[in-house]
Amino acid sequence: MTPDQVRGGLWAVVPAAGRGTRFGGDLPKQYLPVAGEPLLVHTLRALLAHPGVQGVMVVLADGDPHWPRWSELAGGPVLTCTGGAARADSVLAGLEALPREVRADEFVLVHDAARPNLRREDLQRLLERGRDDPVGAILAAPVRDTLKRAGDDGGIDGTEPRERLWRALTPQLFRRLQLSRALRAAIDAGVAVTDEAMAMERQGLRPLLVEGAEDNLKVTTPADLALFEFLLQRRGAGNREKGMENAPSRAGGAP
Ligand SMILES: Nc1ccn([C@@H]2O[C@H](COP(=O)(O)OP(=O)(O)OP(=O)(O)O)[C@@H](O)[C@H]2O)c(=O)n1
Ligand SMILES: C[C@](O)(CO)[C@H](O)COP(=O)(O)O
Repeated sequence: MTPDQVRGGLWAVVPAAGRGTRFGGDLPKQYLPVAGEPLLVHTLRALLAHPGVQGVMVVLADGDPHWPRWSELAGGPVLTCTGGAARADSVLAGLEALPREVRADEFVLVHDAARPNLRREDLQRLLERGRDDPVGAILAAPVRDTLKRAGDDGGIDGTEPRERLWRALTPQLFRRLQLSRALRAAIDAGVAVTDEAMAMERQGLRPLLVEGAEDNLKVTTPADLALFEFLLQRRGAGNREKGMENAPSRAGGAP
């Protein structure tokens, strides 16, 4: 078994049912083209390029007309289901739609469709360390900037202590049934959880933080999309320098 192979493939749930309102425009941001292919395809390839990922459940918006055109490009086994009004609803729908053979106690990855620049070594590190944790784990990056709290007038109300503050990224890795129950509990309590770890924390659990690359960015605004385009071009140039001109221009490769 090569170092990169993790025993037993895991399934990933990819929430891709958002509208991209902060990005603007008519096309949901997960379908915006970068190097000729939608953001979502780059994200799926980054996941499926790792031998430890067995398949992906893509959670689509109800009536999504865009997916059928791209479904063959993902690079591995992909199923789809319909999401809900909030990200947590979509993730829960994806967990519940996974194939029956995915056992209740099996680990499942959850990764934003809007995070196309996942590095293979980060996913490997999450799988290795997260699967040894009794609760699960998330990729995250330590806060390195000074954090200010803004007043209504745009002035600074104060500085937040940044010691031990981390930015949650994705993928996040949890056991299928435990995460489903935690998400259901948060939804039923009317609590808007913004990531899977928050739902688990509400259950009194402490998921492990696994440091990931700062460039595992979430495409939220046009500036983020421009940054991903730059990163992709830089990776392509790097591959050409290494004489890997024919290497698949897959996201998720080494930088
Ligand atoms: N009801 C929702 C809302 C979001 N998402 C997904 O969750 C990920 C992270 O959400 P975000 O970046 O906020 O995407 P949007 O909700 O589309 O963005 P916005 O908040 O600007 O509308 C995205 O891949 C998005 O498609 C989802 O599957 N279902
Ligand atoms: C899950 C997440 O990417 C972790 O940082 C983030 O919470 C998603 O937030 P969004 O507002 O749904 O993009």
